Amino acid sequence: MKDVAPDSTLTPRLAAASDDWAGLDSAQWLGAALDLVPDDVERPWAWLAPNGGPAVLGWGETARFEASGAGPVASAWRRFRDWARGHWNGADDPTAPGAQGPVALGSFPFDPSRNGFLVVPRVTLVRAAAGEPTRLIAPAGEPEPRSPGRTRQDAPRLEFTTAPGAERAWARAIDALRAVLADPERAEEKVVLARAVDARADRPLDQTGVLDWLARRFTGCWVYADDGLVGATPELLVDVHEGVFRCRILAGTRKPGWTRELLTDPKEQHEHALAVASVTAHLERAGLSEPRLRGPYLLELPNVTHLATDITARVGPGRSAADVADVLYPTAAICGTPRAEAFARIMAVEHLDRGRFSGPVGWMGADGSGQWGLALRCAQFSPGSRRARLFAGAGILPDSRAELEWDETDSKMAPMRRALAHG
Ligand SMILES: C=C(O[C@@H]1C=C(C(=O)O)C=C[C@H]1O)C(=O)O
Repeated sequence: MKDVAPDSTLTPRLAAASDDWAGLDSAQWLGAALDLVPDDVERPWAWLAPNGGPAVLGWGETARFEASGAGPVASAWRRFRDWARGHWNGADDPTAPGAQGPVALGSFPFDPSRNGFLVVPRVTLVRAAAGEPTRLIAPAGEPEPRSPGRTRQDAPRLEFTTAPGAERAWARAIDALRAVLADPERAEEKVVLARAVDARADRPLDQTGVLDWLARRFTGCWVYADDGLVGATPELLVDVHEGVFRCRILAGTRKPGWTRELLTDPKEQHEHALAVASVTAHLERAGLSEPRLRGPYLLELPNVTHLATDITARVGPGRSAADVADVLYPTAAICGTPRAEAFARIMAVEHLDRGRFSGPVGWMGADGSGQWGLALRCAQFSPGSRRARLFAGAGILPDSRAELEWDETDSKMAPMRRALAHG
């Protein structure tokens, strides 16, 4: 039996600002909601989908469901769903399809032997879509959150460091990978290699400022914050809503200005095709039928342009977003091809603890709907938020060049470097 705090039953109500916020776009909604985060909250919970999609902001913690090993997202979700049945004061059964019940946010490590989690915040503001009301989900009697009247701090002084010898280690790892990838006796076709940059600030960074900045500039991305992992990812692993599945697969990257090559360069095309195949190969097992593919097309972000393919499909009965995420993860966009061999190769050559970087990050409803992105373009804040680790990776193929892949990872980290200055 889980030990349940007396106030852990959640009651939904309309947020006081609901009418005022209905017409706001996603970034405006988040900006307004962030104004209500109490001053002593260091680690807000957030999920913001583009184009007026679901928006969630929370703080505190009412319940936490951890899981590792096989099927971790669904394992945590089932426990959340069962918990929700007994801790929901709303009118409807929160687990019925389409119910607007409690929301849990979470993220899972790249290495499935390590624990990930879903957390039900103590206080959650949630808007299902632009134009819809904003609900406040909180223990009964929780006072309406009010703006703490935050005083903007001076910009932090930031220092960024890369581990000594990191660039040489990167080149060596890519040489080793290229030898493996070119060897016809080996199965590996693509392996994604990642690296980190560390930031140190002269005062604690404010994650709400980082979120606000990301949401305003990366309007096509999914913005998230989960226990100190904060980012804006352009890659959607799973969206399950009313029986429809959606995802966005990325692979193949250029800086703005060099993007035409993406559509013609055989290396980029092949890299992208492998990422798409790593998803389509598992659709049936994930209970998804009648897939429709759109792509590859150019997805232009302020810092980089990607080759992108969107897939929609019909979701089989009884399949939650968590079930689908577990089957589709890890895709070749962040791991490689074939999956198991690429994962083992990453463990052998990367020499980096990815933590939750490149893992699934998102939210679940107790009814099984939810959205999961890949935790890219992010920083992991240290306890106290004076330090943050930035991560980025790149797909390596036999003809990859170490210096170009290094530059690519620099470009992928550039937004987070700027975002931290607003923390
Ligand atoms: C691994 C990252 O990005 C992934 C790798 C890409 C590539 O190699 O071209 C492109 C988009 C993402 O799927 C990252 O942002 O860190």
